[in-house]
Amino acid sequence: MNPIDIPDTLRLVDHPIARNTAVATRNLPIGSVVLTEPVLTSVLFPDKTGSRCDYCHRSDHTEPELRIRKCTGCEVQWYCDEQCQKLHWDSSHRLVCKAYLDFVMSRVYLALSDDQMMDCLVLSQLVAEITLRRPESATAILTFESLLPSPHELEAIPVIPMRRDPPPLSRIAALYQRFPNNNHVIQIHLRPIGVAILPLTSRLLNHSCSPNAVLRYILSASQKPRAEVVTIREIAEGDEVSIPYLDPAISYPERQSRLKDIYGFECSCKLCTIQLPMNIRSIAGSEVLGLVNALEPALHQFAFGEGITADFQLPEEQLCVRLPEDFRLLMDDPVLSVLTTSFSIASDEGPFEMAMSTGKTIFAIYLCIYPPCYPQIGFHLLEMAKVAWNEYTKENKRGDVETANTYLTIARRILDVYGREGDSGGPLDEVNELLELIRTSEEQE
Ligand SMILES: C[S@@+](CC[C@H](N)C(=O)[O-])C[C@H]1O[C@@H](n2cnc3c(N)ncnc32)[C@H](O)[C@@H]1O
Repeated sequence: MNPIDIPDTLRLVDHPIARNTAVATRNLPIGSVVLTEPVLTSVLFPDKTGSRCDYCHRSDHTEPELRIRKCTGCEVQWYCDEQCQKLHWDSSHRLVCKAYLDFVMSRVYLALSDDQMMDCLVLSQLVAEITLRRPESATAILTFESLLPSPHELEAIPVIPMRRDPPPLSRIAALYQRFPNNNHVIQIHLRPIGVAILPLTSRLLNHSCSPNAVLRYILSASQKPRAEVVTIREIAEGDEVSIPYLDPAISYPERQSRLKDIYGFECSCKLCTIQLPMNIRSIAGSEVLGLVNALEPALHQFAFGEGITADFQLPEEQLCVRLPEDFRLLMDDPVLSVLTTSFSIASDEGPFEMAMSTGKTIFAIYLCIYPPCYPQIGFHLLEMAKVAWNEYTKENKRGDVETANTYLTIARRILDVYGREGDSGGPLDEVNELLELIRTSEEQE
């Protein structure tokens, strides 16, 4: 019996290294949802405790009407209402509630690394789900068990003592062996909030640093978080659908080393093929701003031609494909992190001109690395628009509101493809609200 419930947009074909790969069964327009899947199991990172619901993961920051309350049994888990508490209780929590608090205070748990602690809570919840054998999870559990194991043997970690006999230790170890190369970090509005097990997504989708699809998470009342795979380019029938397992903006050597170490393969995607012969050399963080200053005007000319206007045409593919040799150093590791730190400081403290020119250079580098509708580009343009709008509210200069409008219009084109994600108040909503604010302020003038 084939336990995998493959959506009709995809079919599995053999792959010489990756076992299988999923290809499109028909032409998929940009912005299509090719797969949707509720998490089998998900656990919030510790810093989200008490501000997000442990079942649906909605937040009291974005939805202030939520009253997140502690489970009076374990005093560790938090819920936004009785319905979420009941659903979590029925799906897994009733097996671990009693022992939860003692376990997370125990020496054996506290001796684990932060990553192992997370793994231990995710594994405990998964084992509880499996022990309860609820019919709605049966296919997802079978699919999870069919996933490729990590290329490295993992040391065993403990699980929370259960009220009913859990599976034998050898089975628990085999489940855990699938964690590193299959589990996903849940990102809401680009911020990591927890770890999810998505068996179908993991079974179907391989990695590419030049992906044609990305994951987004939708959080809704009384439901497990749901992942959706959205296309960010048009995909032709028969083409592989791939997602990024890690950020394509990480430098080539670092990406390769993480992919090898965690997933056990060498990536030969389009971006890696372009970057391989570039021989990106490591430059010191202190050299970055000097280098950027020297290259900035030519880089802006290369990426934006005559300039950035609201009808700016996004390139058809990432500009790396035709990157002049001079700019290769800008693909190096410390460059983006130095620039994003400098952008964020200048955005908060000024000077405004520095924030905008650094932001523009980050935009140019993103266009070199990311596929044109990659959400990260849209999120960045929204941040630039907010800086320009803040400057306008202080200085009342016409140019600033036009700049804000330009970046928002391009951001909207990109984020419309990615769509709404998370709970409420995400970047696409922010873009639309700010555009509306600009429109009304212009009408009033
Ligand atoms: C989440 S699974 C992907 C689904 C997998 N192809 C399967 O048949 O179950 C991750 C594993 O797939 C393989 N894989 C994913 N992307 C790959 C790629 N671009 N090249 C080679 N192997 C890849 C690696 O073995 C990796 O550990």
